[in-house]
Order: sequence, then structure tokens, then C-alpha cells
Amino acid sequence: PETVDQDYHFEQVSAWPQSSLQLGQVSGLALDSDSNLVIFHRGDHHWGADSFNNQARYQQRSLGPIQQSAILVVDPSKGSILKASGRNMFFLPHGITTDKENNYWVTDVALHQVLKVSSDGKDRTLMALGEAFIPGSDNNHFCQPTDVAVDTESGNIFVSDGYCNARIIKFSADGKYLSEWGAGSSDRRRRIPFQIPHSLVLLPDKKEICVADRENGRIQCFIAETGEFVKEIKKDEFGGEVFAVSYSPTGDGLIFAVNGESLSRPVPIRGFVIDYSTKDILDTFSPNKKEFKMPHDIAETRDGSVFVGDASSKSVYKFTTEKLHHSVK
Ligand SMILES: O=C(N[C@@H](O)C(=O)O)c1ccccc1
Repeated sequence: PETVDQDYHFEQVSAWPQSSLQLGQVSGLALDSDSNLVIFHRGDHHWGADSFNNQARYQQRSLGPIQQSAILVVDPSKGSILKASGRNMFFLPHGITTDKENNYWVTDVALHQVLKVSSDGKDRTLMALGEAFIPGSDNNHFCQPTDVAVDTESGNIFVSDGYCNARIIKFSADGKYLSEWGAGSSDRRRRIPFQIPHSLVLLPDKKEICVADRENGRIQCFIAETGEFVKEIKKDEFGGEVFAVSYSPTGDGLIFAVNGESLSRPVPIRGFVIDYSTKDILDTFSPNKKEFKMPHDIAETRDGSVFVGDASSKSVYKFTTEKLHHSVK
């Protein structure tokens, strides 16, 4: 039988972006329906040790919302800014995704909210889940929600909640609470609860949700409909922290991830290309000259370019691969 062994080798495109994007801490990346890169960043706001009190309440409301455009749509080939929006509405951006109508779905850890925002430049808030600035763990409150995924078929919305909760919540397209899963599900491999579900992604062809369970240094995947545990991807190469997980839109069945600094298990900070079905690491990558500091999100375009947003170095890096296809008879 013929097997096609695809060797991936990603290299940074060091000339991207052509000019500075004037970014703050980059927290989230997404692709819009034109396959442009969407960057969600914090402008002049920072998430520091004193940003929250020990009830997870944001302490810097007096700063007001970020005045810069927190949502930038950028040309993936040149890096030029095509659209800028999201002014005066966010405090601490975190996750971002788009839906089939090209709306932005974002989380803000200071607002403890998930917001559906129009991408027409008018920044209309089309839906708000959670109560502004009020953390909680019931059906109508989040605690520092980290990411959101939209199932384009069912319209269902999945929220990873969050730094101070440890659950995935499913809502209907019109924002009704449907169900949640997290700590303590029956499966033995889920006995260990989430420790900061930091990023999540829907695998549309598999109808599964994969979660970057950050401090557990692992990715866990579940049936989107039921929350039933499917598999875990945990690699020594990850070290102790996995910050983000995303899925290739090219249909190659590839998962992308970035790991993070772990004092207990120091390993190189890198991007990972993983074969979803075999769980094999096909490639790892990092910038040519600089090091990753806190890679916070990762996204691949349909043409196979991979972007990584770094919250500490306030940068977005572009990587491409020349796929070395060869088939073995
Ligand atoms: O994890 C943290 N931050 C990053 O994930 C982020 O900036 O989203 C953090 C936690 C405690 C204090 C300060 C920062």
C-alpha cells in the first residue's frame, strides 16, 4: 500500500510584517472568512501581578478601556493593517474567534465576559455573556474566561472558563446555557481536573473540542455534543505548560500548539505540529533570531502559513513550510 509521508519543516518569514503593527500584549489570533489574520491585543494595558485582587476582581477599571484598536485585521502576506476596530470597549483581551458571518467572538478576562462583536467597523456588541466585571461560576457568570469556539453547523458556542473556573461551557447560538463539563467527569483520565483551560478549538470534521489544559501541560479532546472524553495529547516536549491549541483548516488533520515557560520542567519554548490521529509531533519551530517569550495563540491559514502571537514580546511571528512530499511504495 502507498503511504505518503509528509515532512513538515516550518521556518520563520523574518520579513513579516513589513512594518510595525504597534501591538500591545498579543493575546489572541483568528482567521476571518477572507483568510486574513485577526489579531486581538491589549494596546497599552498589561496583565500584571496586581491586575486582580484575590477575588479575581479587576483592579484597574480607573484606567478605562483600551483606547487603541484592540482588533486588527492584517494581510497575511504583507502584514499590512486592513481593518482596525475594537476601540474603547476592552480591558484585558484574551481569546478571539470568528463565525461564518465574520463576527468576532472574544473573551476579556477583566470583564469576565464573552462578547459577540460586529466586524463592520461599528463595533456593535451583538451578544454579551457574563456580567461585566463580576466573576462567578454559575450559568450566567465566568471567571476570567480564556477562549471561545463557534460550531458553524449547530451555531453552538463553547467557552473555556477560565483561569478561576475549570470548565468548558456550551451555549446555544442565542446564548442559552446548555451544559458544561470539567473536573470530575467519569473517565479515569479526566480524574485530574483542568488547571486553566487556556485555549480551545473546534475540529469541525470530527465534531470534537480540544482544550489546552495549560498547567497540566496537556491537550484534551472531547465530543462537542456531549463533553465525553476522547483523547489526551501530552508530550515530554511540552514541558509543564501548553498555552494554545488550534486546528488546521487545510483538512490535513493537523493540530498546532505552543508551550510555555515551566519552572518545574524547563524545555525550549516552541510551536508544535502534531498529527491529530497518531499524536506524533511532526515538526517544532521557533523564531530565527529572537526567542519566543510567551507564545499565547497560534493559527494556520488555508494556504499553510502559521502565525504565533506572543503576549510578552508584543509580536506576531509568521512561519511557512515547504512541504517535502514523498511517497513510499
Ligand atoms: O497567566 C497570566 N497571563 C497570561 O496568560 C496572559 O497575559 O494572558 C498571568 C497570571 C497571573 C498574573 C499575571 C499573568
